Amino acid sequence: MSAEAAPGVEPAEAEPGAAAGPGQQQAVLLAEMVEDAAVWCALHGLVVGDRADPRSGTVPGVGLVHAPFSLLPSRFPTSFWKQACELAPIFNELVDRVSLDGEFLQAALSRQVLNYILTTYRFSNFRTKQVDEFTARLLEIHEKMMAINKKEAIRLGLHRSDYMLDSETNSLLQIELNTISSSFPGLGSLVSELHRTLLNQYGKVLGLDSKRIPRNWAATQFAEALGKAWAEYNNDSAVVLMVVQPEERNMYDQYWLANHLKESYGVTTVRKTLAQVEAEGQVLTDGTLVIDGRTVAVVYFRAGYAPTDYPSEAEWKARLLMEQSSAVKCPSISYHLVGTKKIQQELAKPNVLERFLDSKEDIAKLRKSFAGLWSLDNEEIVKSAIEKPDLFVLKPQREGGGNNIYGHDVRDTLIKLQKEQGESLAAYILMQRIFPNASLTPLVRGGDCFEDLTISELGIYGAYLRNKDKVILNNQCGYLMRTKVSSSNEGGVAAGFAVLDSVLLT
Ligand SMILES: Nc1ncnc2c1ncn2[C@@H]1O[C@H](COP(=O)(O)OP(=O)(O)O)[C@@H](O)[C@H]1O
Ligand SMILES: N[C@H](CCC(=O)N[C@@H](CS)C(=O)NCCC(=O)O)C(=O)O
Ligand SMILES: [Mg+2]
Repeated sequence: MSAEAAPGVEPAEAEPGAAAGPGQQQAVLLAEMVEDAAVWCALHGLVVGDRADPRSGTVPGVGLVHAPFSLLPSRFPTSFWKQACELAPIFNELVDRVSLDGEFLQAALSRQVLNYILTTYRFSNFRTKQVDEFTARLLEIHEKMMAINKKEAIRLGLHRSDYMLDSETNSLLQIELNTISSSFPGLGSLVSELHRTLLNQYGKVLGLDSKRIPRNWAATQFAEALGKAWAEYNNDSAVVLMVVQPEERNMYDQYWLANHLKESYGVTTVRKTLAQVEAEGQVLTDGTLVIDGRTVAVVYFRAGYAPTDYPSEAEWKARLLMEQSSAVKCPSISYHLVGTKKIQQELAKPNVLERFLDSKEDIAKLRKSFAGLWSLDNEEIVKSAIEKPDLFVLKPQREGGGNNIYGHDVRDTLIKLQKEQGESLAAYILMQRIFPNASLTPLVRGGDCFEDLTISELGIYGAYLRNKDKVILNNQCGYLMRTKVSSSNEGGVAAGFAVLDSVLLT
């Protein structure tokens, strides 16, 4: 499929009377598909706020544009698809087990806090202080909960485990496990439907079978988990509190969950920023979280995962207030910490998974998906990363995209960190760089289609709900395929490099 004639540019006029050449036929077909797809997005809510409109992140229904998407699904081998889906319930269980080991979390992450203290007083290097301070603040809340022996009887995890197919080793390798604000369950599900619709209409001429696109129930299954957690709280007048950022152009992905909650479970969702929770929320003596006079059964975080979410002490007070309450947190502070990259790296160490899981078979399946992960204490690895920086990714303890270090910057940063006598080394992890195969993909952004070399990242959603000893839900729930131009290290849909995609099983 060539993209010579992007929509809006009519294909060159054929000679009068001459049959349209194959190139023109393809261009006409492409323009038709792009138009049908863009209309489908508008009619089905596959939309995001348009950064061109200043109100698109605050006023619902204003300044919409179709979410960026690939015109056709990306091919993915069925064997690796099955492997990724099979891992979801095992990772769900692992998160819950690790979250209960407060000492493990404190020990693994406190190196970081210790370094923050050492670095701050010894080198007053504010950047290091900031890098460490965020994780240190989360750890402080976790420590306070341990001190009062806070137990979360009802535990809800809505995770997404991201993978890439490594062409060097022909294996499916985990990029990261997101345990907070796993975005795009709403829009990701819709892209699968968009592609099925397109292939139902154009599949014959393209030779592609729509039935090869797995059904994607991420939105309905995440809503089901939220609805069941609300039911476990057992207060019919209670609401779900969705903690959101003051400006949110991905609000429709979030509203899809609120919409399913209302339509399928009759549950009301209230959207508040951390600052609003601090100003309007309160915890009663019996632990009930109340906001706007409504009891909160479940707090669902779609903010609070990055330092920029905490511009003042008010936001930290809000986080602590909610953690202290009896509301179900998704995620709890413990679940949040389990999803940090430092813990990802710790869990990859020999014999660590054995502390948390019983089944040797499950442990082997998880381990098979681990890329190389090291702390910067490993001098041998640091040395090889300095020699061959392109084979590594250097990661700070950050979520939300745009924070990783690649290529020569890996070398420069490691040398700089070494010069600082290794104090802030604990704030980073080193990871084996994964090299997926690139393919030519038609991408549609702002109504225009352009073809580019891309690589893809498959996210598998998992939902876990437990009340004391009873596991109520432990499912793989749908998926997110993100496809980005292969020249972009980071990707990220919100960041504007990746588009939403789906999977065509081969
Ligand atoms: N080991 C890796 N090899 C290749 N690309 C990677 C690797 N780790 C991360 N990336 C790229 O960087 C992006 C962000 O990294 P990630 O660990 O997911 O951080 P974040 O929590 O910010 O999303 C990923 O979506 C992927 O495109
Ligand atoms: N705007 C917030 C975004 C929340 C967010 O960034 N979540 C991280 C995991 S922490 C994530 O899932 N990143 C993949 C999406 C991408 O590629 O852009 C929201 O939608 O609630
Ligand atoms: Mg990520």
